[in-house]
Amino acid sequence: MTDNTTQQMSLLALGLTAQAGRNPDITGLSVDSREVKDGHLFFALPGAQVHGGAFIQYALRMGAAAVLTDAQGAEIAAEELAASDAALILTEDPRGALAQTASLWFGAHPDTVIAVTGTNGKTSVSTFARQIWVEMEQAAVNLGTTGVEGVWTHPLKHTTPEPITLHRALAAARAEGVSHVAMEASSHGLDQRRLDGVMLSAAGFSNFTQDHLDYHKTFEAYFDAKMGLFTRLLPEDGAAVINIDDPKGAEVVALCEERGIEVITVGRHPDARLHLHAQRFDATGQQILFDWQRGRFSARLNLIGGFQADNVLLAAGLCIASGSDAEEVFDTLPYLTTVRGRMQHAATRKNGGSVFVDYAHTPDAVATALQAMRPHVMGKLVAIVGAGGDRDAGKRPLMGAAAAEHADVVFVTDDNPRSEDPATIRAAVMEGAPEATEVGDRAESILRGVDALGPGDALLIAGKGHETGQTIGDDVLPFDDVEQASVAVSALDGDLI
Ligand SMILES: CC(=O)N[C@H]1[C@@H](OP(=O)(O)OP(=O)(O)OC[C@H]2O[C@@H](n3ccc(=O)[nH]c3=O)[C@H](O)[C@@H]2O)O[C@H](CO)[C@@H](O)[C@@H]1O[C@H](C)C(=O)N[C@@H](C)C(=O)N[C@H](CCC(=O)O)C(=O)O
Ligand SMILES: Nc1ncnc2c1ncn2[C@@H]1O[C@H](COP(=O)(O)OP(=O)(O)OP(=O)(O)O)[C@@H](O)[C@H]1O
Ligand SMILES: N[C@H](CCC[C@H](N)C(=O)O)C(=O)O
Ligand SMILES: [Mg+2]
Repeated sequence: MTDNTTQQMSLLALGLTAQAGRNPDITGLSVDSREVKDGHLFFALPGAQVHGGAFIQYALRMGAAAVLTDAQGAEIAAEELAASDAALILTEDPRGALAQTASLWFGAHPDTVIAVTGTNGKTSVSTFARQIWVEMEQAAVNLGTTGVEGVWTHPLKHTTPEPITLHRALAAARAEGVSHVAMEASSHGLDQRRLDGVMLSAAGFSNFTQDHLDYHKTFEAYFDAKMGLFTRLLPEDGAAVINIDDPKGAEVVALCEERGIEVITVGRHPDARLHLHAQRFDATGQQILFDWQRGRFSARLNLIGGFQADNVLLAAGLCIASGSDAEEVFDTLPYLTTVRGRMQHAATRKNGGSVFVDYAHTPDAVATALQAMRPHVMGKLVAIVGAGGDRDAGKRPLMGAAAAEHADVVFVTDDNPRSEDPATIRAAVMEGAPEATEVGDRAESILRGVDALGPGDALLIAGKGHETGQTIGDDVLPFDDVEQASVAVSALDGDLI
C-alpha cells in the first residue's frame, strides 16, 4: 500500500526481475491480500501461521500485477499463477526482498539512522538519543514501541514496523526535515528482516535476558536474531556501541571485530571505553561520574533508577558513534527527562508514599526496576506485577519470583490477558510469588497497593508503562496506570497532591 496513488515504478527500478509473466509498472506494494489494489506487487511471505502463497489467488483477483514469493509460495499457487499474466518474482528470502523493495519504493530516509537491540532498554536508549540530538539542535525522532516521537510524531503498531510501514515513516520523516533517527530493532523485526534496507550509521546492544521464547523457542535462536543487527545490517564502516556489563557483551564485541567494525564499549566494567565510574542517588535523580578518552566527566541526571545511567551512556555512545561531538553530547545529559512509562513518578500520597509506573515486563526488568528503586526509598517497597497473555509463558513464574525477591509486599494482577484465561496467567505468576496477594482487577490492585503505602514507602506498578489499554480477548478497554495511580490517591486521600 502506498500513500501516493500516482506513483509507478518498473520492476527494474525496484531491482527485481520477473521469472514469468509480463513486466508491468507497479502501482503499490502489499503484504496482505486484503489490501491489494490494481497494479500492486503482492509479497506472499512465509508466515508463522500460514504461507502467504495461500493468498496469491485472492491477490490476483484484487488486481495484483506482480507476485513475489519463494518456491513454496509459487507451488501453493501454481495453478492460479499459470492462469495469470501477472509477473512472478521468485527468491529464497522474500522478507529480505520486501525490505529492499520498500526502501527503493519510498526513497531516501534521514541521513543518520541508529538502531538499538537488547531485551530491555531499547525504547529508553532510543528516546535518550533523540533527546540528546534535539538538545544539540538537530531535527531528531525516535521510532519504536511508543511510536515516532520527537520533532515529528506518528503512531505505530509495532516496535519495529514491517518494512512498508517503516520505510513510509522514514521517508515521511525526511520530508518533514528530520535528519536524525534512533530506532528500536526488536528480535521479531530482525528475524523477519523488517529493517533490511535501512542504512545504519551505528548500532547498539543493551542486554540479553529472557523474553519472547514463545516466538524464538530457544535462547540461541533469540540471541542469533538479535545478532543479525551486527552481523548483517550494520555496514562495515558503521560503528557498534556495546554494553560489556552484560554477560553476552564480549560475544557481541567479537562478532563486530570479526567484521572489522569499530566498537565503542560502554559500562561499569573497567575496560569500557565509555566507563561509568560512580553514581550517587537522591530523591529526584542521580549524579554520575564517567570517563571518556582519558577525561573524567560528571553530570546530574534527573532520572530515577541506576539502570537509566547505563541507558543514557549507551545513548551517548551511539550519538558519538554516529558523528556527534562527545563533549557536546555530555553537556546535554542534565537536560534529559523521564521516558514515558519508564520509572515515571505518577503520584504522591499525603503521607509522602510515592507511586511509580514502569514498563518492566520481563523477569530481569522486574528485578532491575525494583532494585533501582531501593536507594530512593526509605520505607517498604510494594510491587504490582502481572504478565501478558499470548506471550512467553515461561517468564511468568520468574517475574513473580523477581517481584517476591526484591519487593516487601507484592500484588499479582492482570496485564493484557489477550486470548488466555487471566486466572491461569495469574496462577503462573503466583507460583514464583506464593506470599503475594492476588487481585485480578488491575484498578483494584492499584487501589490496594496505594492503600498499603505509609510515609517513606513506594509502589512500583510494573508491566504497562505508557500503554493506554487493557487487552481482554479482542477488546481493548481504556486503562492507564499513571491515571489509575492518581485516581487511587485521590480516592484514599481526598484530593491530589
Ligand atoms: C508473530 C509475528 O511477528 N507475526 C508477523 C508476521 O505474521 P505471520 O508470519 O504470523 O503471518 P501469517 O498470519 O502466518 O500470514 C502469512 C502472510 O499471509 C498474509 N495474509 C494473511 C491473511 C490474509 O487474508 N491475506 C494475507 O495476505 C499475511 O499478511 C502474512 O504476510 O508477518 C506479518 C507481516 O510482516 C506481521 O505483520 C506479523 O506481526 C504481527 C502482527 C505481530 O503482532 N507481531 C508482534 C508479535 C511483534 O512483531 N512484536 C515485536 C516485538 C515487540 C517487543 O520487543 O516486545 C515488534 O517489533 O513489535
Ligand atoms: N538497561 C536496562 N537493564 C535492565 N532493565 C532495563 C534497562 N532499561 C530498561 N529496563 C527495564 O525494562 C523496561 C522496559 O524498558 P524499555 O521500554 O526501554 O525496553 P524495550 O527494550 O524497549 O522493551 P520492548 O521489548 O517492549 O520494546 C523498563 O521499564 C525497565 O523496567
Ligand atoms: N512489546 C511487548 C510488550 C509487553 C507489555 C506487557 N504489558 C504485555 O502485554 O505483555 C510484548 O508484546 O511482548
Ligand atoms: Mg521498546
